[in-house]
Amino acid sequence: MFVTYQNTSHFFCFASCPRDKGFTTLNARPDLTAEYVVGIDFGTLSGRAVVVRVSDGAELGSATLDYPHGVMDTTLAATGAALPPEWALQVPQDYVDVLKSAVPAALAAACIDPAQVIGVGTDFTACTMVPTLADGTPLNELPEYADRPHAYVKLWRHHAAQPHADRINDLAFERDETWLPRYGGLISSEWEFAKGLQLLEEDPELYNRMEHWVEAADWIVWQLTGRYVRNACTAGYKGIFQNGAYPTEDFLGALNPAFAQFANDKVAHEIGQLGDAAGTLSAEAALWTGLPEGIAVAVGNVDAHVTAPAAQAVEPGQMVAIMGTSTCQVMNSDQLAEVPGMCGVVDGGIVSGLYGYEAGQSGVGDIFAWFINTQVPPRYFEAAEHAGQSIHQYLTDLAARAPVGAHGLIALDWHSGNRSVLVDHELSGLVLGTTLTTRTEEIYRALLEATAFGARSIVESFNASGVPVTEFIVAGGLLKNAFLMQTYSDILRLPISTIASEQGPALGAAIHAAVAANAYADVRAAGQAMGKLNKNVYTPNERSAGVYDRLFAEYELLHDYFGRGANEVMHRLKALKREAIAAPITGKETA
Ligand SMILES: Nc1ncnc2c1ncn2[C@@H]1O[C@H](COP(=O)(O)OP(=O)(O)O)[C@@H](O)[C@H]1O
Ligand SMILES: O=C(CO)[C@H](O)[C@H](O)COP(=O)(O)O
Repeated sequence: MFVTYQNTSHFFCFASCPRDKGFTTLNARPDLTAEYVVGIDFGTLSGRAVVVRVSDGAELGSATLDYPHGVMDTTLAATGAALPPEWALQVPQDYVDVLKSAVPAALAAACIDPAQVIGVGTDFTACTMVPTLADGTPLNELPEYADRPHAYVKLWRHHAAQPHADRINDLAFERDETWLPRYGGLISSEWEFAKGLQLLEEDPELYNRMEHWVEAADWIVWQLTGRYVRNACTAGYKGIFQNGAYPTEDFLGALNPAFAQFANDKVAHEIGQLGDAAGTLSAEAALWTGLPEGIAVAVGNVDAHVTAPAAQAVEPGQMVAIMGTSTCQVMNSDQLAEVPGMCGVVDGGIVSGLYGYEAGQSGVGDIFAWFINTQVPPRYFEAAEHAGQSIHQYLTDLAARAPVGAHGLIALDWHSGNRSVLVDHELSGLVLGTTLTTRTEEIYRALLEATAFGARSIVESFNASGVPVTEFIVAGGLLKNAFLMQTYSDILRLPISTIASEQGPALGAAIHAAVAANAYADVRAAGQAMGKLNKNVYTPNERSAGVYDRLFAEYELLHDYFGRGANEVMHRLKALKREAIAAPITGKETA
């Protein structure tokens, strides 16, 4: 279990601090009267805990745990059995391990007395779904189900339910379901209902044994408090809860008679509002975390939406892009509109009183990781190590040396499918223009640029739908790549502001903890006091932007050609892949 610490405080550390961990102490006495909150961000690859001062959002210490089982997208760890294409699973115990390791480590790094902590907030990737018994026990923890893939957590980027999403969308369009426009006209295979329908039809025994279909964002709060409370954010964006209702029994039964009661029996449950307390920290969770039993625990939230107040970006037109493994764009508006291909709009989905919009790109950092892990020759890793740089930064610096367009390449950022604006996870990646002299760093740059073109497609969809984007704010792990940020500014033709925190989502979770502990009246007020933003850090370079406009025009042609039905080759290739894997032809067959 690998935990990394970060002591960001300048406080004199008491004996409780692990000096043997190499923490330096500075002669600044801690504020013994200060109140603190803990924010815990459960990302795709790791969980991060941050200790935050309630009065001003100062981050005193943080710690990260990489999930021991990571993302299971090729084999099931418990058995070694191969998983079908487009699957992505996780092990829920990994999330509890974050509570047991990263939280105590963050408290130690912060050098505070845990008794000064008044609340804890969490955020999670979504839609990451946990099938549980009535008491919240995940089905994969039952010995009889440990070898069943459907017993495990389906991570947000589990895309094997696309056929189920297609059926939901076709029927909803045919029946003119009123909720469909709230999701840009298409429900994603990543969301609760497509995944639930897949579970029913591929493993009905598990489906029937399951009592609750729980967002991981709510499951972790359940572990902390002993109470199951659904959060209003995922209920709206991922659980098709609109105007106080889920899709009807009649609609669900038309998909599959056995699915008619899915919303009533497996999904519906008490819904808590963002910033409210879901409960208080249980005795067991207090032992795990080192936090005081009985402190407020905020209703769960999503890693993207929770970040808007942390960036002081909750006003209409401020689009916050949480850029990590994937990118989520979230933005408030006082207008309710249908934005084609958005992920959803929820009244109060980000902060109360405004319509919260979400869009997204399922693959961003994931695409760069795929390239690093499979396409980069060893000599680049050796050179990066020699230069004392990460491979990402080394490749970025190499790529940045060339003028815009010099690589002669264009790429489609669909290696993890397309969440917005096409909502189709049967699409796949593309790099066009390679020659025998194309270099590794040139392809890497084309992939960086492609994700920015994807973001521009989303911004232009909002602008064309009467929900204008006036400011673009970046949070998440990718903001550390300055060249990527400048590329986004040039391609979007917008200034890029950045959240002044390396742990934006965790800071957002901490803000919600402060509200849940009644330190602030609401999330807006807490965000104003505790959030942090660096305004207009990057501004468009006109010369680069002009060349990028020409590349974006090519991107749009490819986007529509491969994404809107002119050529279904990507769908055919995935179908062929599934057939080949299902009935492998080894070439040793007898005539
Ligand atoms: N300097 C970098 N440039 C580009 N991509 C990076 C860089 N550093 C990390 N990444 C990518 O960012 C992703 C991790 O993002 P992060 O926000 O830290 O995690 P999470 O998505 O779990 O919240 C990984 O996919 C990794 O490939
Ligand atoms: O869809 C989401 C939010 O609505 C997911 O949480 C997000 O796409 C995954 O998060 P990350 O890229 O930070 O791991």
